[in-house]
Amino acid sequence: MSPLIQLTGITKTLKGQEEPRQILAGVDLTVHPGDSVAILGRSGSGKSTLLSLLGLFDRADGGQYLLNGNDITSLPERKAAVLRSAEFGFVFQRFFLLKHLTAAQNVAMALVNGQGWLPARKRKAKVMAALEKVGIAHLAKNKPTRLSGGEQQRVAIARALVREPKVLLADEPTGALDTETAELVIDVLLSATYTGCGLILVTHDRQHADRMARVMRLTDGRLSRANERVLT
Ligand SMILES: Nc1ncnc2c1ncn2[C@@H]1O[C@H](COP(=O)(O)OP(=O)(O)OP(=O)(O)O)[C@@H](O)[C@H]1O
Repeated sequence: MSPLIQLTGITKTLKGQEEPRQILAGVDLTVHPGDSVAILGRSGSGKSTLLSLLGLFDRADGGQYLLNGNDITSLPERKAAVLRSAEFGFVFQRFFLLKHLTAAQNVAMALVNGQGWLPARKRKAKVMAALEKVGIAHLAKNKPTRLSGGEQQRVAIARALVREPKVLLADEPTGALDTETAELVIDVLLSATYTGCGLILVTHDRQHADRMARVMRLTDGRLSRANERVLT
């Protein structure tokens, strides 16, 4: 069976106002269905750049990107957009919920955008199943202002999961949460892997990273296995 994701020798140079800078200098990464991978790295090391290449928001300059064995390295934007909404779920540090909509309506938005209009009953069932998955079905009718930070992030995760993505990309999803709530959010993200979703988590938190099946570190534009944590 082909891996879900296979990156080989991915390079990326960003041209800012200063000299062009090579951010990724030959990244290799393989992710299988149900896999969970943490990506650590100092600030500015290129973690978000890598995540945006994985999510097809941007393209590599070199190397190869296979998704389910298909070469998508240089996919044109229109096809990339289709793939992005069909195969990927995204979770960010900020929740990006629409304030005037309820939790359920926020989750339903992902279905409307991605798949056109599903029949109302089917849509509702999918939304409620996603909210149940993240443990907040009882808050379906609440608007974000009546939800805690952790609950809002769980709505955002339900929104990412409702289209049943094959890959979940999470960029510092616990960055705005207290320790206990953050643990809960990590639980919810990991539970998506039990049904075969691949999870890639960018984090600064070593404890959260250690809960993933694999911990990688991005250094000098390359990914390598992170050293074992030194317990003090
Ligand atoms: N559009 C851009 N043009 C030029 N340089 C950029 C651009 N976007 C990001 N950079 C630079 O590329 C480097 C990598 O940025 P990136 O956001 O991927 O790092 P990061 O590891 O996610 O950092 P952090 O942990 O602080 O979020 C940084 O030095 C950043 O300033």
